[in-house]
Amino acid sequence: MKELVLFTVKSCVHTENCFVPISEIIAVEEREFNKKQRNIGRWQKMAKLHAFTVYYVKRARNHRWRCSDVTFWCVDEHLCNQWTQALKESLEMQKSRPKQLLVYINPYGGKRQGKRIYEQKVAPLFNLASISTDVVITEHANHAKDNLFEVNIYKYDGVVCVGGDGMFSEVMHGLIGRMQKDSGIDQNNPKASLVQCNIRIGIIPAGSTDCICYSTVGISDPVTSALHIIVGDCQPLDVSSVHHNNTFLKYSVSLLGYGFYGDILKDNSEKKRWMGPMRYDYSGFKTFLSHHYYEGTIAYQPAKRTHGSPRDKESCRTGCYICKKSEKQLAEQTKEHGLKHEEGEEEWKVIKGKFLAINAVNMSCACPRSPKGLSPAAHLADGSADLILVRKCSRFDFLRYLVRHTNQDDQFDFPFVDVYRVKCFQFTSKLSEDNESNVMDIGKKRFGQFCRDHPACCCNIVNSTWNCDGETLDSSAIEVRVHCQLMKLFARGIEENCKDEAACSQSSIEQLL
Ligand SMILES: CCCCCCCCCCCCC/C=C/[C@@H](O)[C@H](COP(=O)(O)O)NC(=O)CCCCC
Ligand SMILES: Nc1ncnc2c1ncn2[C@@H]1O[C@H](COP(=O)(O)OP(=O)(O)O)[C@@H](O)[C@H]1O
Ligand SMILES: [Ca+2]
Repeated sequence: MKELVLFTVKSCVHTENCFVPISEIIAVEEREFNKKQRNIGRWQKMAKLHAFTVYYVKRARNHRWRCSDVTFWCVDEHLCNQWTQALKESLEMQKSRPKQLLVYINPYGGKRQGKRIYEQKVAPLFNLASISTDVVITEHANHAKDNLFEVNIYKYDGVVCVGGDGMFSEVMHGLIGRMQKDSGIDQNNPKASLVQCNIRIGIIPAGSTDCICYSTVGISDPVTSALHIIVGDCQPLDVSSVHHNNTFLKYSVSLLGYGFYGDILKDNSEKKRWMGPMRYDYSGFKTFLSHHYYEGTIAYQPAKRTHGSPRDKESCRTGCYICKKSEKQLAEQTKEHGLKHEEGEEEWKVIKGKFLAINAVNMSCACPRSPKGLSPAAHLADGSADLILVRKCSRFDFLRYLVRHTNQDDQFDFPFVDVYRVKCFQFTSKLSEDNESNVMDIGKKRFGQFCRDHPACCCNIVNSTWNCDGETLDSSAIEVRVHCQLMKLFARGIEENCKDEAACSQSSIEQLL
């Protein structure tokens, strides 16, 4: 226990060596204890002391947050009560903090640790912060999504999912779907302006990739995520809608990948789930060796209104000004047009080719496997996606491209890689183009798995599959549109790195004074 001199500066409590903004206090608890003092070899009971403990967020290395505490004591009961009261009132005034949460736990995600992680690491923190919870342990896929259409979601300040990107995707589909249903919006209309979902989602990472958590917080760590939920952080997020022939397929927030990442997922049947997160490495290696490429056509509209480019050296960070500008534009647009869809005048660009991978990402897709992600400069909330086209190249070149996801070299600096910042795109595979124009006969479609003209060329006549945040799509021909800031997370984006604790405290002091 630390003995501390206490005084307030604006809205912060000053301890011996750091400032704690009220917004980062987790809880304040009264304490009572008798202080004993050693006196000539004997323990002597002294006056009754009054104390209170402040639990607060402490920043550790690599964007980790931890719950730390400091206890203040004094002999004056009245003074002590005054302090506790004042701090509790200040916490009450933090209106963005959740009081009631709906929690879904996938017990089978990742290493099957979801339930344990929640009970041991998260629930005690929610209790400490006086957050009440309704907890649902899912019993089957789509349990959470279906449940969100039935429960009274409006009584909750947020929904928490304990699991991976697939589990997050389920909860997101439930919430966005519910909002559209309640507002009478038809999700099958690819041009519909969707209603924003203001009920925030919190992600407690317990999955295999946990890219959404990592890209929005900077680390996949359950305690850090729980603390971001407790302090009531809010991070808007772009969401892409995916349609085929005026039929809604799915929403995507992280990776929408055809070719390499689609094939990894296709190989990754539920039968391999026993391997846990390793199943992706195994399938990744197999898919890399198979080196299939796919022919198709991409048409896209560049994102002209967003500032920034996928080749920027700066990444999206807490308080990102590019995302803030998009937020302002979105507000102005909504004021002018209401929910009416504003048809863009930008021209469509068309690219035909043979691709090893087509990746569309709404965020960097940073994850422990690739700490800078698939598109390091992508923005969480700018209303655009980065479309990455990896054309046919040698296995060695593709390996060089993949390796650059793990080091500081630029993965877009290859003649066979192109990247565009887009607001919508369409993809049609050569196979479906041929089918539509009746060029291909039925027998070839069913049995001609590989290119008959060039058996050794790895050209794959069958389609790949789209990997949509870890789920497969039923169609290869898709129409994708980015919806700027359609939903919100309990996060704040990745904070600028604090080299050490002293520097973190110093920057807090500078901000507050
Ligand atoms: C020679 C070493 C090369 C290593 C290259 C690694 C590049 C990794 C980039 C990963 C991007 C991940 C994008 C996120 C995808 C997730 O939505 C999806 C589902 O996650 P979850 O529900 O948690 O299982 N994960 C994947 O599709 C796995 C991709 C893994 C590829 C190795
Ligand atoms: N109780 C359950 N049993 C089986 N599948 C489930 C259950 N709960 C959720 N799921 C599904 O499991 C899929 C993967 O979950 P996720 O938590 O993302 O783990 P991982 O990251 O290991 O893939 C999700 O698409 C989700 O729909
Ligand atoms: Ca974006």
